[in-house]
Amino acid sequence: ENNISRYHQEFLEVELIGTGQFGSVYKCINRLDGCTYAVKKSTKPVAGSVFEKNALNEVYAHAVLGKHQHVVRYYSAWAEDNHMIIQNEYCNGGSLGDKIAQEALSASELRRLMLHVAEGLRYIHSEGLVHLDIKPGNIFISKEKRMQFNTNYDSADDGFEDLEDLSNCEEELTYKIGDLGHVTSLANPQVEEGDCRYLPCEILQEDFTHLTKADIFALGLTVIEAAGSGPLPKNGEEWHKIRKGEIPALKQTIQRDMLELVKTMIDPDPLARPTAIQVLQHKSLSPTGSK
Ligand SMILES: Cn1cc(CCO)c2c3c(c(-c4ccccc4Cl)cc21)C(=O)NC3=O
Repeated sequence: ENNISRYHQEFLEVELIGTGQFGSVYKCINRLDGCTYAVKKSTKPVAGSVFEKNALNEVYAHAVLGKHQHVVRYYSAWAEDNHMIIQNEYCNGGSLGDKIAQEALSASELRRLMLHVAEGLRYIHSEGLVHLDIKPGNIFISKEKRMQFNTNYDSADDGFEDLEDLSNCEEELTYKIGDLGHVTSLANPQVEEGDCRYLPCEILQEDFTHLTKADIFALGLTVIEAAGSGPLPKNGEEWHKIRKGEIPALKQTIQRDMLELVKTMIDPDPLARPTAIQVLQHKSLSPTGSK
């Protein structure tokens, strides 16, 4: 059999960027196109197991969810020497989980987060799919530096200084939904519960009649955590208080209209929660309505 590893043939492994029960993720450079990718290696699931179904789910979901600026892009997947390997777009800004472990997002960053992820969910839901594991650790950040070249060229320097001086460079952050391992179809849902910290009650009670609203609920709690609620509870009194619609104390004072929106997103009744389109139309996200 072909015992040369496609992984080592096609990629230069730069560094390990994540490990978990899911496997290990490496930052890699493709030797052919010179681009950087995130490559996840996981032990090949036993044929017929739920792990294999999940692994295939992830690849099918990526294949359906082609190119969208708020969904991490998929390039290839293959099996080799008892491993499953998936090659995805590399997001160079870390995960939202990493970012909020440092500090809460500002009001304008919270709006950008809500907009980008709601846009990604609108796309996923429009394709008849649901994510079912929306949380800070599965939202990745891409930072591209946009240079504003100053027109008043200062002849004194040779033009290289302003390239080093990135102060005139505004950081454009893009939030992208990643880890499609729990994605399932609305038509024929095979629900694998996501992280219980972001799970709404109805899913726990195996009511799968409004699955898109489970993603909306998880996005609401993700924004709450990004606003500095601190780590969310996995169970117990605090967990139940949130499922009754109570918002925990936040470090970042978020605007009243954003708070209102988040309150509806974590409503105990899935029908009371907005759709992704209604989130995008909310006054707290329109450029003018942020008073
Ligand atoms: C732990 N970790 C860190 C990163 C880099 C963030 O700056 C990362 C990425 C991915 C993934 C990933 C998640 C789930 C499935 C497959 C992959 Cl490659 C995991 C990642 C992914 O698909 N794209 C990433 O950038």
